[in-house]
Amino acid sequence: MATDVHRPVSPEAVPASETSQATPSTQATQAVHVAGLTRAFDGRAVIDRLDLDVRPGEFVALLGRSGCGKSTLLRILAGLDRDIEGTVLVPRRKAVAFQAPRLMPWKKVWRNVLLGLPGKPGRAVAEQALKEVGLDHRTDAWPKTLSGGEAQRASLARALVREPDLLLLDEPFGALDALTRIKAQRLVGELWQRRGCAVLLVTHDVEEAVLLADRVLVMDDGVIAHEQRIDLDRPRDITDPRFAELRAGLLERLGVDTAAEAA
Ligand SMILES: Nc1ncnc2c1ncn2[C@@H]1O[C@H](COP(=O)(O)OP(=O)(O)OP(=O)(O)O)[C@@H](O)[C@H]1O
Repeated sequence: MATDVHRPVSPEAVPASETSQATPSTQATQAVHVAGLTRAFDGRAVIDRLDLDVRPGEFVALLGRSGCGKSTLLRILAGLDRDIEGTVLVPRRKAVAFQAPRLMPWKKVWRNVLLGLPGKPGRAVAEQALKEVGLDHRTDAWPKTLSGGEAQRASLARALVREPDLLLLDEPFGALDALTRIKAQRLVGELWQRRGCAVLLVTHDVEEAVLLADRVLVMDDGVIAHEQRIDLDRPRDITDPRFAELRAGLLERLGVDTAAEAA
């Protein structure tokens, strides 16, 4: 797996020894390796010496109160923000899907799927990815004619066509209605199992995190403040008491009063 090292924009911000501390063995065993990552806005460290490792093929969900820095971390891993201090090692093949599908309205669905891909791949490549997300019947559609769920699936196809070793998802289901959301969650779970890539999913939905992830992380005060392994068989049963227990534990970590919720 080819690896990108995201170095600070100003190399002097971090001693060279810190940016090169990841050994070849770290690169081989982790899909993501983050050490001592700091990102400040206007002198305020939103991410503050954060450490994070994700194994190849692991599904990790990231929770945390609004504004705690989840999207900032994801953007850094995607290589969209390099104004950082610390070490970030990610696979070269990575893809990101956001809450808003971000399709170009003047390009048909299949052209959107191929957008930005090197080497001028043909329509068949897009069609294959669209088939995988159940959207091949909309290959020639214009984005404005897609439903919210369809647009999100087109966005997922655009991510898949890059054959990522790391898939970064920033609240991809946040804007969907409840039923479409359940279908989209199921689809992502299936795609992950089929593709075997590592996934980092930013979400506000604790149930979604427990449903999909191998490991759930809670971000607070600029670091990963809590980690919960989800050792439930798949497909997961939300009526399983252990599911409810894990969900309640995470809600508590997030400061939600589950007793009040039940009342
Ligand atoms: N470009 C920027 N300039 C200044 N401040 C920023 C910038 N981007 C993010 N921030 C600030 O950094 C903090 C973290 O933002 P971020 O979007 O990462 O939070 P989040 O955990 O993803 O929030 P939410 O769950 O509400 O999406 C916020 O206080 C935000 O205002």
